[in-house]
Amino acid sequence: MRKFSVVVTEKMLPSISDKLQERCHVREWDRTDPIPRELLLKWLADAEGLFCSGDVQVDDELLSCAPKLRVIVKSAVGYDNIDIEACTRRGIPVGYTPGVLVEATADLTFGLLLTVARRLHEGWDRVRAGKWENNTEIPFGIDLYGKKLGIVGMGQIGAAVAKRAQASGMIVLYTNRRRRRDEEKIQATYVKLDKLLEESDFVVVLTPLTKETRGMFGAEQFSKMKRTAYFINAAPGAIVDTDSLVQALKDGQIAYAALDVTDPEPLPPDHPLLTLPNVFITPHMGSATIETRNRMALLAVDNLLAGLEGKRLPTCVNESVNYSSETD
Ligand SMILES: NC(=O)C1=CN([C@@H]2O[C@H](COP(=O)(O)OP(=O)(O)OC[C@H]3O[C@@H](n4cnc5c(N)ncnc54)[C@H](OP(=O)(O)O)[C@@H]3O)[C@@H](O)[C@H]2O)C=CC1
Ligand SMILES: O=CC(=O)O
Repeated sequence: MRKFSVVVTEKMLPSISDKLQERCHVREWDRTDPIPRELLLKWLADAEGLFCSGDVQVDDELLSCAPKLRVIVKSAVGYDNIDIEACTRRGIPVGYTPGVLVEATADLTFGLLLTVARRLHEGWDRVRAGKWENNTEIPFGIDLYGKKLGIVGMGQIGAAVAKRAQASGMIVLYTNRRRRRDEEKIQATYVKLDKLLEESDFVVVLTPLTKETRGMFGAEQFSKMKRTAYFINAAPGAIVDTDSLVQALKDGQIAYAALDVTDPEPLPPDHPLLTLPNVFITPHMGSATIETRNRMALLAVDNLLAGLEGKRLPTCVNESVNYSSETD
């Protein structure tokens, strides 16, 4: 059987490496820094498949350097680094990995909320510094029970976060572009963004990064939030205007922020966010569990092999070009 030629721009997990190598000649960028653009374009000259990471901009220029490309996949649910219209114009299906990362990302997102609400990280800092002899000095957090959680972007992960919050006795508000039909199931109340900002004790962002959501959280939005509010972001960093967030945290416009994503990413060591006492940051690890990352990688490979074999991708962003050469 002929082997396909593919480019992988991130270090492959052992769980997919053998499966891919069995069917493909793989050119793998296995370093932690992003693949240099020039090298990637060179590698793509004869590539039939691309397994790309979030740091690769898939645009017209890249596609025009890859005349044999038949499928692009990403092991993630967000695909804002890929120009989907340009791929669709060329008939290239783009595979992604929705669903399989929902519970892990919801755990991390709710974990961020719980960490800052109860100031777990500050407690750990004190323990490490040997400062736990005086019980009145420990950082007091706030109760979750009875508090309002506003979810901006009530999709699959949003709904899974809502469930966790409700188990802790929180009241859940949400906003989307469209009101969900299954509100009874998710037990959450739809409100407009402004009302959500004004009423919520915790605001969690879980929208995709689109033209509409880029910079959606700026000075105006933070000024509408309660001064006691906690802001939690697990969605792409560029949804938040970072300078405005820094200012809001400095001015006490909001109480605290917990972020799994930032703009830029990674944050340079001298970034102002890292100097603030009321912020807690994790390095984009929402889906980073052993089981979930393996499921994502395997689904990405299934998408890749399906595209290379001229079959329908199991999970495709641009369905209009997702067809099987055998039956469609
Ligand atoms: N931190 C991490 O490691 C991870 C982060 N994520 C991020 O989580 C996010 C959500 O993923 P997932 O739940 O699977 O995606 P879904 O597509 O299921 O949910 C996204 C939700 O956002 C809503 N939405 C879209 N545009 C807007 C808008 N302009 N205003 C308000 N709501 C909007 C959608 O509803 P409607 O269309 O009705 O507006 C939808 O309900 C993604 O951005 C993804 O990148 C995912 C995995 C890991
Ligand atoms: O940010 C992660 C993703 O899957 O999207």
